[in-house]
Amino acid sequence: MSAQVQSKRISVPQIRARKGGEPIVCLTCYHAHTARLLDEHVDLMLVGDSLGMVIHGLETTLGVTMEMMILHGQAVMRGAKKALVVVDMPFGSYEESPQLAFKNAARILAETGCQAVKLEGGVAMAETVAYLTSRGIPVMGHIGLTPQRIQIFGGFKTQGRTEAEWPAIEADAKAIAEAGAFALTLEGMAEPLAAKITKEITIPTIGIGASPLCDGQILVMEDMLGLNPTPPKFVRQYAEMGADIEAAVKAYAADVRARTFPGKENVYPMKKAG
Ligand SMILES: Nc1nc(=O)c2c([nH]1)NC[C@@H]1CN(c3ccc(C(=O)N[C@@H](CCC(=O)O)C(=O)O)cc3)CN21
Ligand SMILES: CC(C)C(=O)C(=O)O
Ligand SMILES: [Mg+2]
Repeated sequence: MSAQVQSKRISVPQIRARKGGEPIVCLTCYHAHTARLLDEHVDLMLVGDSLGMVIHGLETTLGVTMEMMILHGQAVMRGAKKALVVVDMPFGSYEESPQLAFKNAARILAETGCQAVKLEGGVAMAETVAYLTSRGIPVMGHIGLTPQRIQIFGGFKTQGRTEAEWPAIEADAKAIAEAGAFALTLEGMAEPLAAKITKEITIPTIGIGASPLCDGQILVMEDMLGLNPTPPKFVRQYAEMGADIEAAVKAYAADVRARTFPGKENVYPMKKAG
């Protein structure tokens, strides 16, 4: 039985094998109910550390903890039966040493049941990616605009828009691919650089603000649903859920004030006596 359940879920090697093929569809996901809605339509769900900003109201991702990632990872795993689930390693949980990274990544896999972790960084993180993958933990890389380094960049700044920046970013991509990552997120980078990296490495690239020339795409779900009042330029909004929620709440408030809610259909009648 459990073998059957497992075989229904998209695997790490299946994603890896999609290099140059049908585009890999990814979205972030932080909750069980949205995981159920996304499951039939996406290949990969990322429990991103962006959840700190998107649902906990933090200004950056730096305050996100292991406990937050595990709690949301568990929620998503309860709703996702088919998609591959990747959980972001939070700031401070992996940079210090490959050993610390292994301890925390193993905890994420063991406590959530997700299939892989994602961590930010290039050449400097290659040794850690090799350490994890050679010990049974699949890793997705993430280079370009890496939000956990916002204090180094001085803001969420697009990368690789001058050719002088290219060699370092290409070296990052190659180092992470050669270290054994199964896919690589390219965030916030100029199109020709994303295209060049996608051609140069043998693992799929997943773009966010990195052009249609990547092997797959990812967006923050709340952004594409219209729940972010100030979305980055790379977002396309597929719904206006912010406006929908406000309209619904406004209608509810009016009904409560007019005593037209609850209605007859929402009220428990007395049981018949006898
Ligand atoms: N809701 C949300 N969506 C995201 O995509 C996201 C997060 N949060 N949090 C973590 C990171 C931060 N990200 C961001 C946030 C803002 C910009 C942004 O405003 N970019 C400017 C261009 C900046 C520049 O290059 O100077 C833009 O206008 O798009 C980009 C990426 C991407 N990630
Ligand atoms: C934007 C994606 C790639 C991410 O890392 C996140 O949501 O945390
Ligand atoms: Mg992230």
